[in-house]
Amino acid sequence: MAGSPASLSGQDVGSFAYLTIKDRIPQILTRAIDTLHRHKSEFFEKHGEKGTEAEKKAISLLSKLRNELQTDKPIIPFVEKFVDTDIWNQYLEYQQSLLNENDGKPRWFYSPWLFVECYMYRRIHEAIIQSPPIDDFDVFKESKEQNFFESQESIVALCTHLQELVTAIKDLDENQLKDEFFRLLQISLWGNKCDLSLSGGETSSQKINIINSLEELKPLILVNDMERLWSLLNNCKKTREKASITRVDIVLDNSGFELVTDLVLADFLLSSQLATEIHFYGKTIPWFVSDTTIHDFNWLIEQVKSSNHKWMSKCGVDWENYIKMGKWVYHDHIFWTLPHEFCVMSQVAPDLYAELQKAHLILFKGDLNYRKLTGDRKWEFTIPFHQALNGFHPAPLCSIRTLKAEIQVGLQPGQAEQYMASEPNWLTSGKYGIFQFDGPL
Ligand SMILES: O=P(O)(O)OC[C@H]1O[C@](O)(CO)[C@@H](O)[C@@H]1O
Ligand SMILES: [Mn+2]
Repeated sequence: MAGSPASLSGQDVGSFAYLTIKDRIPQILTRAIDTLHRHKSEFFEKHGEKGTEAEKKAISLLSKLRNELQTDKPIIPFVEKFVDTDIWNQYLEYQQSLLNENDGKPRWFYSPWLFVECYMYRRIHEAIIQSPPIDDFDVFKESKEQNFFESQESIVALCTHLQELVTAIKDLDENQLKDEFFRLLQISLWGNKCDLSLSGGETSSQKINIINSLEELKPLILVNDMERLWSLLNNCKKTREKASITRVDIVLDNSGFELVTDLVLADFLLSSQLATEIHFYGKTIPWFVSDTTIHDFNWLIEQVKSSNHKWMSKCGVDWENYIKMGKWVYHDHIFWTLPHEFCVMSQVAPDLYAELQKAHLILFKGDLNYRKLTGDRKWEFTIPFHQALNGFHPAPLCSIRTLKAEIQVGLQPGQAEQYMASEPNWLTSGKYGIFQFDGPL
């Protein structure tokens, strides 16, 4: 992109991108291989010899992939026909075209980090779809489910809080409603700590009741545009005609505990009438270990519904009803599992861009969405968010993300320096968070 800084990449030895490609990604691949191994007898029981053969094939394809990565081999095109194969292969050619003649082919440590990391997850998917009859196996499903089960106590606390709140919501004045909105926004923010790709697929669940920790965590919010979200939605509520709608779109990130926090927020938005319709976007293939697919979305709601805790199951029943009534709508789109930065969405996926334009507000959850919003580039810390979005303005939007990559824009002068001096890992540890808004004032 002309005028934009260079992409983060594994070329910068010692950077988080470099360490991710060198250590974290091979670790994720090894875990995927182990998972396939562990399901060997299940594949056999289901499909007989064909299942065993398929498991061997998928493992050998993943081992080959790990070897290509560890020896920094060229990035090779996709061979298996799938809905997005042509777009991916065109993108590979585009990456090739960015290189000088002597540079050869795009390679793991040499090319943009965002591109190679997305490519890795798409190659895992290719290995699986090349191995029928186990071609619908999600190698990350187990860890997503484990994250949900290990967070049970927090989930119960959150569902109970929501149900108590919903019962009393009519009696709340505007300030109380705003306080609750802020509380649930922060819960959704800290829910983003629980992704499984940062931890290399190891369990990263929510064990403590997060509601009690919010005050303590507040100083860790580096950009806090919550007031702007409130003004926008409260204004919509006050000025909306009787039959008209206020639509909030949530671009989901991780399944498990984080998804529960997002659904609780979405429920509150409807119950408080700050919104009348919520649209969710998930991934079409298993992605960055813990990202939400339609299967995870439905599975989690079903789990919540069938809980024997009264308030938890009430949440599940309500959520299923919202879906039935069309107040909650789930969308799939291949764009979310392409390597493109969001500033090219209007060209690459005009239908998706047009869909997002219908929203009054779009919430982008998580770190990867932030990287794609900002192009995963080496922006100065103080550059305005609007500028880093590079023309991506489908509707007012807000990134809700804990920092897990060496990129952050829109900080005050001196703010980054303050953290840099005392905490070398402040950008990548997931300790800090942001609510970063872009839209008309
Ligand atoms: O689930 P999230 O918040 O998008 O995080 C994804 C993680 O994966 C990474 O790409 C690292 O592999 C980081 O950007 C981030 O830590
Ligand atoms: Mn994620």
